[in-house]
Amino acid sequence: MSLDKIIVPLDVPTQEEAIALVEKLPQVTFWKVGLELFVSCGPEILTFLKAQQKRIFLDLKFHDIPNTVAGACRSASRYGVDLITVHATAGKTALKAAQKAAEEGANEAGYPTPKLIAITLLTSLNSRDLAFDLKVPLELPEYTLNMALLAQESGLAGAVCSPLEVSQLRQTCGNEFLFVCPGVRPAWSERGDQQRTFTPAQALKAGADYLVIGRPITASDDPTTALQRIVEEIS
Ligand SMILES: O=c1ccn([C@@H]2O[C@H](COP(=O)(O)O)[C@@H](O)[C@H]2O)c(=O)[nH]1
Repeated sequence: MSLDKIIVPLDVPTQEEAIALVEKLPQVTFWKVGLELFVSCGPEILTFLKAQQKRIFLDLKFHDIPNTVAGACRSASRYGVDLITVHATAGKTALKAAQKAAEEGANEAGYPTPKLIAITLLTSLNSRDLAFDLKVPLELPEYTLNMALLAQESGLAGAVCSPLEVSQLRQTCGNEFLFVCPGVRPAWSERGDQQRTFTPAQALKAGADYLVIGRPITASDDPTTALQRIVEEIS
């Protein structure tokens, strides 16, 4: 049960390393394919994961004009993936077009429509980055709430947010809206480039549907034990 809440990113440079990781952690049912792996080996990795009956989070964070985002979502939906990311800042027209195209692509290929989830604000950014570098004149919680609401109003299934904000976003967006949280760090692991973090137990308590946990597991000398330790902490 707890294991079903964990999505592990395949943030490795080659297909061989990705397959080795999937084989090393057979208990993981939900894998994330991101930019590094997809740029390196393309959709073949999705075919491999489907053949292993794994669920797939395709995290390519589409961000472009509506026609281009829609085309990418249509193509991605033909692979039978379960989750797809789009940046909320692509705007309402792009998000609506993406949702429609995902439904069409999945339908053409005979798959259920994947859940489109919008990036609210990358978990590697903090309040200072938002105010001084991105020059956004809003407090961070208000900004992420606006982005989640934009996704919801555009017909998307959910959003990606930091576990620090999920409780507040959940209160406004309701229980049907899906919240996927990266920026999850067990107390014993390095934070790395993640700025807005909670432990796995805190993130679930705050209302996350899924936790994306990468390096604490995949960069560990013993990924099996690291995963087991996380599962025990949240069980
Ligand atoms: O805001 C975001 C959106 C996506 N990610 C992705 O999640 C994983 C996190 O990996 P860790 O090793 O646990 O830091 C990674 O693939 C990111 O691309 C995110 O971190 N934040």
